[in-house]
Amino acid sequence: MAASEPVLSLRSAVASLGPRTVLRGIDLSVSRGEVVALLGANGSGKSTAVRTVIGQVPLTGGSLELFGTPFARFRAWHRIGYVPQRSTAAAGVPATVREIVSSGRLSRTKLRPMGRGDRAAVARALEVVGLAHRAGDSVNALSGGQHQRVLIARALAAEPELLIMDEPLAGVDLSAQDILADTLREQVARGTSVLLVLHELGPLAPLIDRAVLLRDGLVERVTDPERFHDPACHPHHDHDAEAAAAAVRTGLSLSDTDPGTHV
Ligand SMILES: Nc1ncnc2c1ncn2[C@@H]1O[C@H](COP(=O)(O)OP(=O)(O)OP(=O)(O)O)[C@@H](O)[C@H]1O
Repeated sequence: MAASEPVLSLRSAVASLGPRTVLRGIDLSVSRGEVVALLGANGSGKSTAVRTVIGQVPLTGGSLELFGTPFARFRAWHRIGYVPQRSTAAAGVPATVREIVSSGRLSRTKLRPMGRGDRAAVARALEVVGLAHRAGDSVNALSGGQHQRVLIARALAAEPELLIMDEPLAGVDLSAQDILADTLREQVARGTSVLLVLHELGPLAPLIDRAVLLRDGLVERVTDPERFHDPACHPHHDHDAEAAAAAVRTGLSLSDTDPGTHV
């Protein structure tokens, strides 16, 4: 693919969950090295949008290309790391932190045993999320926020070129948020592209190149940066508007500043 080609391109994407049409024709793209935040109220379709990208929710209309390849022909899943919305998927599973993080290498090792490079990538990922000292512990012994950090480490262990994270900061305390912001900054400096579903921009604000706002399954054009103060964008917490304002101050470009290219 050409350097300028998006790593992710959803065009006129339509998707349903049960009887409900959740995405009603959205365009969303991420260029190489770009960090894009997907914002919007509860139920606006953010998680569904990222789940279409990783194939968990099928498109019923429109198209999806990953690294310039139509979704139906895309096989290079090792190029994509995904952190699901905070889940307890591994809870109850008798696995250690290291085992869960190592599973992030599966897309690279296939069925081969892990080599030195794989083990180093796992160790690095554990280190950056600050859980190296818990590597041998059962994931069931972790708090919710620590669990979230394990899922982030699992995605990082694959050394992906596109990192997709659905509310990665949910339940993660402020000092760990700062660690994750540093981690992400490092990944971006290495050329990793990032798509983040966020409610709070928080310490990630300076990293974000562009924000896309969803409302009722459609991308909303934002003509006024003050729009990010609208509680409808950030329904969870009072300080969301403040965080969004910080993002605008730190150079966040809105989705309609570059029409036709990115959004
Ligand atoms: N399994 C399902 N069956 C039917 N409808 C669903 C299902 N899961 C989600 N929905 C609906 O789809 C819509 C979009 O949900 P989605 O999780 O994508 O929103 P979101 O923007 O990520 O919300 P949140 O901020 O609360 O995480 C919501 O109205 C939700 O109720």
